[in-house]
Amino acid sequence: MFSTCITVAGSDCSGGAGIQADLKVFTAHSVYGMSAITAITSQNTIGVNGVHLIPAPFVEKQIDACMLDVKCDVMKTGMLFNPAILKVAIDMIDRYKLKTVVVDPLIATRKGVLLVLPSYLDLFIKELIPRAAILTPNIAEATILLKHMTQETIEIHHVDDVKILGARLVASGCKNVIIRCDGIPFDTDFSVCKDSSMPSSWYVYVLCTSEGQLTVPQKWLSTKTAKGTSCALSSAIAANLANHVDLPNAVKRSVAYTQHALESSFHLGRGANSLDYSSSFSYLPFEQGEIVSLSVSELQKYLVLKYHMLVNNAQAAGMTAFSSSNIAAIERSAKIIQVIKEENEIHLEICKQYGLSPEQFVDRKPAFVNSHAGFINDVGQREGVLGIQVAMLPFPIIIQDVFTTMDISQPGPFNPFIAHCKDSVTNQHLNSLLDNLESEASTLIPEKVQMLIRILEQSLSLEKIALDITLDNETTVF
Ligand SMILES: Nc1ncnc2c1ncn2[C@@H]1O[C@H](COP(=O)(O)OP(=O)(O)OP(=O)(O)O)[C@@H](O)[C@H]1O
Ligand SMILES: Cc1ncc(CO)c(N)n1
Repeated sequence: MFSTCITVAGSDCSGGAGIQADLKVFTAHSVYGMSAITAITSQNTIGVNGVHLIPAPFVEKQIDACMLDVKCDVMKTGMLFNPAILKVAIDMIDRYKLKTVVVDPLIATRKGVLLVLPSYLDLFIKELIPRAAILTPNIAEATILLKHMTQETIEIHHVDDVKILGARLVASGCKNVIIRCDGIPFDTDFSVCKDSSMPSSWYVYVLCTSEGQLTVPQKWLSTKTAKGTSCALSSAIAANLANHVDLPNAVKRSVAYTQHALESSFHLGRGANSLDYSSSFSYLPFEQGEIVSLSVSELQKYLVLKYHMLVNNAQAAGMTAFSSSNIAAIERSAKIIQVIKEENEIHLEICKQYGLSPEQFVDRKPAFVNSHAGFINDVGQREGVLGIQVAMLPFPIIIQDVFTTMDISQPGPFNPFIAHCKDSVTNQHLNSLLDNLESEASTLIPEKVQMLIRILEQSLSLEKIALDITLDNETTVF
């Protein structure tokens, strides 16, 4: 059930960067974190004052120990220090057939001072880059890499120059790159800011893939200089990919996480700020403010998906009844099944109004429905009927929040659907779920509440996927 990541990086005893930061980021994303330490450093918020390298064979031994025991979804690499350790990381990717590797280059400082030997850079470019799903350089590192690969230098005057730099890296063999424009504030027209004290300037990330470039601007936080933002970004991308988020969304969420961690960073030591790595606990697993408009055929597709999701919920509730040891618990499952049955009758009625007869879809499940069934059954087995109720919450909440305020006095193709959403049975459905949760809430221990929140988050993400499938022209349900 749990996603897993391994970080191959250096240790920062003061907890601000390196292995310690990576593990905090994994945990903040509910990902089980493992590590292979490449070097022990002595550092704090002021600076680094000692490095003790781990011999390459012992780095290999750590990775072997993890991989031979626990499955690993994603590897993230940080400071690899020398060619011998870099070679181990490359060999391990091949030995364990790791498909998703996130590489934070850590080859140069922000000012462009090279931190590694030229032979390291050669091996890095020839062997690690082709194995990386995504590279997360700052602008100095991206510039050095391009220069080493193609002899080209691109001066940065505008964000379009960063896009060209990224596109050239992709054309030279990087699958995907996200460039962090450290130390370069951009103006509102995305030219480089002449005056960095301007209050409205932007900190910019540019994602470059074979399909194009995406600028992700963030508010410039001039007063916040913190250590570990590169570790935060790359580990968050690794964790999101481990959690099956697609690459563009993994990047957008990780940028939001890093920005939030920096905004709420605090002054623990005497030097740089310390990031608030726990900041993911208070951000939503999707972007806010998205507006979705459906056509009638898309609504039909959505109704079919929702029908099967309702059936899945009822089946999962039946499974919890089967594994309950007392009549009261079985009765709770039965009540949920009854609520779903009533909801389903109305749902089929709506389907009919949109020209869908049950014969067309009850025996034909879109592939997504099986993933949803796996999720809801797993929730039922682990967290019982309470877990299922939490997983069922997003849909009626969306319905109540979005549709109940809509005006249906004028004729329109969506009126039957909106009327259904405004229907008292739908509201009863939500209220009975909320009442049940409310009555059990006081008996729950904090760990259980945490688990239920995670289920709610996963269920919200699945609702979003159902909507994405609905809007995707390539997938059909019939
Ligand atoms: N929104 C932002 N506004 C202004 N500065 C930012 C913003 N986001 C990140 N930064 C700054 O960019 C710098 C990142 O620099 P750099 O690439 O050297 O990484 P780092 O934070 O030192 O990470 P690490 O210590 O993990 O290498 C940090 O000082 C950070 O405060
Ligand atoms: C061990 C380690 N890795 C990465 C960085 C970059 O922040 C650091 N300071 N220390």
